Amino acid sequence: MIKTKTKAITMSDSAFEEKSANFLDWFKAWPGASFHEDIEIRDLRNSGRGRGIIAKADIPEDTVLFTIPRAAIINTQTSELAKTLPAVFAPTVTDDTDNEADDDGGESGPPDNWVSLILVMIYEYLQGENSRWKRYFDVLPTEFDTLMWWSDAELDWLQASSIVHKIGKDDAESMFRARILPIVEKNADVFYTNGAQKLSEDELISLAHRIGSTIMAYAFDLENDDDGADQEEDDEWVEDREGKILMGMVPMADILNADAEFNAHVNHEEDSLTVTAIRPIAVGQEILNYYGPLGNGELLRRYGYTSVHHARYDVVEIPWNLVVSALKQVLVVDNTVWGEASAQFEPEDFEDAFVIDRDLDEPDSRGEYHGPKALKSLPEDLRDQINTILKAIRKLSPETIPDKQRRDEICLSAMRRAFQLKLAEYITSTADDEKLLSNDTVSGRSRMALFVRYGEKLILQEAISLASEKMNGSIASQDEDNQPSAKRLRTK
Ligand SMILES: C[S@@+](CC[C@H](N)C(=O)[O-])C[C@H]1O[C@@H](n2cnc3c(N)ncnc32)[C@H](O)[C@@H]1O
Repeated sequence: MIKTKTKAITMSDSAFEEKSANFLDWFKAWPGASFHEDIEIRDLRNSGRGRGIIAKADIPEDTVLFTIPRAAIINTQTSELAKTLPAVFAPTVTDDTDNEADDDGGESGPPDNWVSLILVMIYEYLQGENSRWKRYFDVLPTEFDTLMWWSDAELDWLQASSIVHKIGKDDAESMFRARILPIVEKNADVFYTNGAQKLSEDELISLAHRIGSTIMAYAFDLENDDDGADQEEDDEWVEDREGKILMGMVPMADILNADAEFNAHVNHEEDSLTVTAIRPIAVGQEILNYYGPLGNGELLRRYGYTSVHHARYDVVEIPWNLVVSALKQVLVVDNTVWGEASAQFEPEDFEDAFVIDRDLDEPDSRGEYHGPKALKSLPEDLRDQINTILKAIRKLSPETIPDKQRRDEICLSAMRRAFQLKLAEYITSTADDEKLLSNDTVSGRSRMALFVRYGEKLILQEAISLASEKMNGSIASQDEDNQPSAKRLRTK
């Protein structure tokens, strides 16, 4: 069982309960809001889950657990900020649509969804008691376990995991400096009202990081009820006509914790979002949402936790340069031939990295998944790229790769070698990690990192075994090819 408790519990139980109670009262007061009497917000800090929502009685399937009126959501449509500074938020056709932070720190154009929501959240936060969402801000976190907040020593526990290179803290900071700070500075009279103390640049950057992390772990993409085919031009819940989706903070829906086996679903309707039970929920069970088929590395990066159920979606990334090293080890070829073959391609002809995952089905409509956690195939795109270079080598040196059979063998052997090289980059073995996980000596962030790297090693081992099986199969079928056929035997 994976222990996920990490943060020291700094707020007293009574203060924590009081904030939850105030938040619930505030939520219920929104016109159109509902909260089922058989559920409650519970303090789950002892199991490292912050707040969560628990069933107080058995709940039948399809029960509406709570309703969030769209007016209670925080985004550019509901906050006064966009109305006060319309020029800042004016959309253009070149607006980004991916809901990911700009990582180039570019200054031009209107803010994308991500930047807009950070601005709105900074504005509402600085309004303090004057914000309609003050009771909501009171239950938002101020500390995070997402990778952005880990020290180098803590990140070292992830060993060779590629997730370490996807944290993007510096990119986020460049984006804050380019796109957030200038707007807040230029409109200080709007952001700092009612005697609010002006923040220094450093304070504003750290607030932007905090809010950015909150958005990453809490915000929702707000779909429209409509299927998008004939949306009205003036439909204010869809920001443009090309299916772009607005991001927003959805009070109460984001009190739900989540897992890869879950029991509730958030439905996006015209005037509200409703959360319903997608299967019967027994008294005492936690109501759980779903964040998608994410591996534990990505779950840790974005949400700051790991889960046994998410391990089936674990992934490993194999850099192409590692595959090239592996190819050079398995292919006995002169350096000149290698150099001439490589020179036929531009760097952009090749992918930089390849993902190994189990490609398993997502959970069904009841939030349950099925089938074993097993790797069924090796990455096709990796095989194609290796074959591209092998074909170039064959043209220059046919004796090295006499036929397709030999090329397949070399390809499999290079893949297997690359997986072995990747596995060797982790400084502990799978067995070491298994031992560490089976006792309680490692806890908190280190334990979550240990679980991520262990999951990646398991995939690599599965990939190595699969490549070996295929190599044996390929050798066996080659042997068959070399055997005289049954017909020939008979006629001899
Ligand atoms: C949308 S919030 C859910 C509410 C949150 N527990 C709170 O107290 O505000 C998402 C955050 O909750 C925590 N969380 C969600 N699901 C979890 C789980 N299955 N195990 C541990 N923590 C979880 C993570 O810290 C995540 O970043």
